[in-house]
Amino acid sequence: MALVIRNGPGRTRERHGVVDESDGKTPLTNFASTKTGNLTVRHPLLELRLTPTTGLGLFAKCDVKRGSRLLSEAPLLLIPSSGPTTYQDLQQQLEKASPAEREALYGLQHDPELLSRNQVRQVRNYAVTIRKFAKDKDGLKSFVQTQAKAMAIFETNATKLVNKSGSAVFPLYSRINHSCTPNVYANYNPSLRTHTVHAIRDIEAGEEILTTYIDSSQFFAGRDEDLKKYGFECACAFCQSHEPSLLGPTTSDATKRDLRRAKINVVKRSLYAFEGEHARADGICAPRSPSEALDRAQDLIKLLREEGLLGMDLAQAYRWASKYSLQFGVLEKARDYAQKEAEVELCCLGPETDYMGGSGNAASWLKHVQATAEKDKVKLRACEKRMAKEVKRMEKKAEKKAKKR
Ligand SMILES: C[S@@+](CC[C@H](N)C(=O)[O-])C[C@H]1O[C@@H](n2cnc3c(N)ncnc32)[C@H](O)[C@@H]1O
Repeated sequence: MALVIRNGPGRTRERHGVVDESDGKTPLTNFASTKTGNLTVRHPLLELRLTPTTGLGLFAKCDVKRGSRLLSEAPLLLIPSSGPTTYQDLQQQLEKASPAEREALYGLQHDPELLSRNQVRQVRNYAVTIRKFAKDKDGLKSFVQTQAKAMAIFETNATKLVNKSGSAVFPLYSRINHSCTPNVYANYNPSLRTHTVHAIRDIEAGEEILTTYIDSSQFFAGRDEDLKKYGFECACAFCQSHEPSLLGPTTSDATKRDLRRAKINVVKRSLYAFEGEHARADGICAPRSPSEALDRAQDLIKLLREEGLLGMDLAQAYRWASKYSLQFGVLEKARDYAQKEAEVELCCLGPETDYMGGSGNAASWLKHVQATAEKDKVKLRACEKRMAKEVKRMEKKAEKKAKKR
C-alpha cells in the first residue's frame, strides 16, 4: 500500500508507508487531482473515490474475503497525550514530521467547526510569542490559518488508540467513513506498531469500506449524540432508515433494529457489571447468577449476529459464554465458544495478538479451556479406573462368599 504524493520532480522516499514518488514519470492511478490535492492510492485491494454524501471514501477494487487484512499502517501523526489536543502537542509532532507526511496530512479533510475557541487562541498566542510576525500582519494571519487548519485536520481525522495512549491520524485509515454497521474492524496493534484494518465480512468489489467511529450498539439517539462530537449527522444506510417518531406502533424494520441495538447495549453493560467492570456498566444491574449471565451472553451473541455487528464485541460475547460454561463444567460448550472467539478475533485482529498477554487473547483462553477439559478427562479416567477396581473387588468378594456357601 502506498499513498503517493506529488512533491516536485526527482525525489522518491518512503517512510511509514507513505511514498513520495515524485519522479514525474509514475502515472497517478485510481484517483488524482481532487480538491484535497494530487493524491492517489497504490493498494492492491483499495481505491480512493468520491462518495455521494460523505466526501472521499475507500472502496474495494475486488472481492475481499472475510478476515483479509486491508491496511496495516503507521500513523502520519501521533499525539501521545490522551486529553484534549493542545496546539503545543500538535506543534511538537508537526516539527518531527517529514515534508511528505506534512503534505499528506494537509491533504486530509477538515471540519473547522471542530476546533474549540481555546485551540484557536492557543495558535494565536503561539504566533504572537514567537515574534516572527511582529511586523508582518499578513504573515501572522496566514500562519494562524495554516496551523488552525492542521489542528482542524487532526480533530476531524484523529482516532483514539485503544492499545496505546494517544490519538493518531493515518494516511489511508483516515479516509474511511463511518457506518453504524461497519464491514471492517480497526485496531492499533502495539506489536506491529501499526493500525490494522480487517474485513469482518466478505466485501464485494465496488463496496465502500466502512468502519465505526463509536459504539454502534446503541439506540439511534445515542449514536447520533456520539457522532455529533465528530461534527456530522450519520448518513449510513441504517441511520437513514431511522424513523424519527416512536409514538406509533413499533413495526418498521428500522425501529425493530434500533430497539435490538438498545438491547445489545443493555445486555453488554450488564455483563460488564457481572465482571466487576462497573465503569463500563454505567449503572446497569448485573445478572443475579452465573446461569443468568450465561443466558445473557448467549443472547448477546445472537443479537450481535442478527445486527451484523461482527467485530470484537462478538469475540467478547463468545468469551463470556465460554467462561460461564466452563464455570458450570459444560466443557464441550466452553471449548466450542472459545473456538468461535478465536475465529472472530483472528478475523478482526490478525494473528499478532501476543500483546494482549495472559488469557487476554483468544488463543490463550482456548488453550486454558482445552487444558481444563484435558485435566477433567484425566480425572474422569482415574475415577473410572477406581470404580472398575472396586467392582472387581466386590465381584471377588461375592465369589468367595458363594464358594463358602
Ligand atoms: C475521517 S474523515 C473520513 C474521510 C473523509 N470522507 C474524506 O473525504 O477524507 C471523517 C469525515 O467524513 C465524513 N463522514 C464520515 N462518515 C460519515 C457518515 N456516516 N455520515 C456523514 N459524514 C460522514 C464527515 O465529514 C467526517 O468529518
